[in-house]
Amino acid sequence: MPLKVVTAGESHGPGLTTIVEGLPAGLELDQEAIDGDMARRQLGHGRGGRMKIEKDSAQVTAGVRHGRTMGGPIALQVANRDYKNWEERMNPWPVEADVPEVHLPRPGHADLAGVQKFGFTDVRNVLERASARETAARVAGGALAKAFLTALGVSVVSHVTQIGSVRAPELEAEPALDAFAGVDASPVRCLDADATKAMVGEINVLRKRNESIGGIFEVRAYGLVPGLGSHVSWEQRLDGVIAGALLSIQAAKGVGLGDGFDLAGRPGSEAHDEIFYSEERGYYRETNRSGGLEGGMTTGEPLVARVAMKPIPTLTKPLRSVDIATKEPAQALRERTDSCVVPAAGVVGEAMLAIVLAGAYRDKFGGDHIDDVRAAVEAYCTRIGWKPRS
Ligand SMILES: Cc1cc2nc3c(=O)[nH]c(=O)nc-3n(C[C@H](O)[C@H](O)[C@H](O)COP(=O)(O)O)c2cc1C
Ligand SMILES: C=C(O[C@@H]1CC(C(=O)O)=C[C@@H](OP(=O)(O)O)[C@H]1O)C(=O)O
Repeated sequence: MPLKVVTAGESHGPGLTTIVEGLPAGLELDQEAIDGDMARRQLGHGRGGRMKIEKDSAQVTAGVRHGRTMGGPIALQVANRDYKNWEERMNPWPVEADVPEVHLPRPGHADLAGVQKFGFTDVRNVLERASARETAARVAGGALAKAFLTALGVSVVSHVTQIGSVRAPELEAEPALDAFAGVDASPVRCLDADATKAMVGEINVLRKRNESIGGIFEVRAYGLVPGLGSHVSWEQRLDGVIAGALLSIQAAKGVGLGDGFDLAGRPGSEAHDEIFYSEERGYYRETNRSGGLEGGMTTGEPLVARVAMKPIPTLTKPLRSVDIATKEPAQALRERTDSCVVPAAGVVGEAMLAIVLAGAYRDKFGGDHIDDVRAAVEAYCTRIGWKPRS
């Protein structure tokens, strides 16, 4: 059974809930590791006032006993500290106060299509759920997927490669996992010190101009076995599943796997990864242009995905819009907002990739207890002569 992660909750409602279904029993979980990811998602230069209010923690309320999973659905709860400021506007039950409706849809947000689709007169009924506050719940679920992957020797990391017009230098041919150790110490989660400075400067300059800023993050997974996913049918192709999961992140607009869009302009001899074999290493590649995916399956090389994020839609100098009550021209809703969220989105990208990869391991190896899964992975590695890599 694949891993299922469902989230519920509105941005300014009482809180968020995540249900994770499909993890094996016996998996050790760690509150610090879960909350470590929750805190990492709140990082990054360019975030707005909301991050000063929230201090996210995901509390387990079902499916775990004495630090280990029991094989049933796991429930996690994340409180919205800001709810105390929104109790009248966001109360699940009717209130006496007259709560004004929002009528000014923001270009680039879910506002207009959402009210049209559901027949609402109040944009708030859309924006509350469309808000990327929901990514806190994804990261909570992703932390459990990461715990499962860690038990199988798989690590998922991310870093920022571009903010606005500033690009970090290309990474060396294939960086080792420990190259990412210090990335969270950078205010923009970038590996390069000079690029970091320039990125922070870019955010400051654009923010002063009432602009918002996009960029690119890269997410990587190390220690995968070859053969996750499948070439046999379209919905099992892991490249498609990964791209879909990453594109589902709010404001994500493009995904490149491996060398991605650059491959389109190269001759074939410079686009693929030649195959080698030695007794010591088994099959291996000297390049990783494919980003660890061929034919919809993992190759066992590091999995590399890049995600392009558009600039945030809410602008401090709003774009033109229409009042949906009067149909008169108006300025879009102007409210508290982030100006750049690429560093935070990288952590969400880790969660989404971890959820997909954990599901792929569940699909391929089954098992009721984590020891069953480990044994199945080991048996498979023995059959194909694969030596685990990090
Ligand atoms: C971590 C994170 C924080 C975000 N913060 C804001 C914000 O403060 N204001 C805003 O207008 N959009 C913000 N966004 C982007 C919107 O949620 C997103 O553009 C919107 O849901 C529309 O989705 P789409 O851009 O994928 O079409 C944020 C996105 C992420 C990933
Ligand atoms: C709350 C989070 O992100 C929010 C995502 C978001 C949006 O429109 O997507 C709008 C902002 O919310 P607010 O209107 O309360 O300032 C962000 O802060 C978060 O990441 O935890």
